[in-house]
Amino acid sequence: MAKKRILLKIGSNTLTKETNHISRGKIEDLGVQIAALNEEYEFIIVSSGAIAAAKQFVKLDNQDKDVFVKQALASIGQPHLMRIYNENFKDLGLNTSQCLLSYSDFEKEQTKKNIVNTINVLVKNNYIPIINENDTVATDEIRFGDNDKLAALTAVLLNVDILIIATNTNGIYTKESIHNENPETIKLVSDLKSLEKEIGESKSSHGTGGMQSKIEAAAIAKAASIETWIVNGLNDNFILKALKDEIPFTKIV
Ligand SMILES: Nc1ncnc2c1ncn2[C@@H]1O[C@H](COP(=O)(O)OP(=O)(O)O)[C@@H](O)[C@H]1O
Ligand SMILES: N[C@@H](CCC(=O)OP(=O)(O)O)C(=O)O
Repeated sequence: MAKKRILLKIGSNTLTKETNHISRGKIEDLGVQIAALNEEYEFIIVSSGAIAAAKQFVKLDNQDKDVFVKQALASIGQPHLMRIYNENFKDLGLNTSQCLLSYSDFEKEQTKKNIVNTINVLVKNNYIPIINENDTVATDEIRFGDNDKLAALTAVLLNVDILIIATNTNGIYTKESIHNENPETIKLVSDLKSLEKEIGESKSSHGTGGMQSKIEAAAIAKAASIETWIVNGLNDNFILKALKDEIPFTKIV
């Protein structure tokens, strides 16, 4: 039977477990789950974390709020990020590869074909593509996006079965439940307009796009009949548990 495809988007917040360091434990947690699901699912990862990785090792002589400083940090941190993935995944028998993409790559037929061809060869040969924005040439995601839109565009291009966006909440909560300080997850939804009404302005410590960018990503996926799952990536085994419906998360169909 053909394997199902999962596109997993993981942000800096989850990867650092809300600290200032990339968490080897979280990367190992991802690897353990991918290895456990290897017979049934193939994985493509969209991972942020390049800037967070750089900040672990260097301090540049500039204000890091400037976009071009963030770009430089991403350039320094990306190879470290990949090294950490590599080291942890190798021990679990998983191979990794790096793909750097930007929105404009999704606008031209030839570059789209190139992406699909490359990634299909990688996946077929049991290499897990780890995608990030090419931050030297593009600034969309470091400015606004959380890599959520890049993940959705990639999910559609690669015709995945499920887009999983890992974040730091148990999916999307109702506005009222947040207000009452007793967050309640909206478990299943297909009307994105009604969902938008539940979204607040707040963002996590490393976050840029908030829940809004995840809903926009879900809209892109939905238009291609791909389900989006918004899952709490801070939990150990969050993919396995979501697949078994053992944790609360939001499924957008
Ligand atoms: N209705 C909602 N339910 C859950 N979280 C929400 C909601 N509205 C806004 N948020 C905020 O969105 C944040 C997640 O987005 P973001 O900070 O960009 O995280 P990430 O780095 O995982 O992409 C949550 O931590 C929360 O502060
Ligand atoms: N591409 C950059 C940042 C992208 C971004 O802002 O994403 P996120 O960490 O999900 O809020 C990086 O890898 O650090």
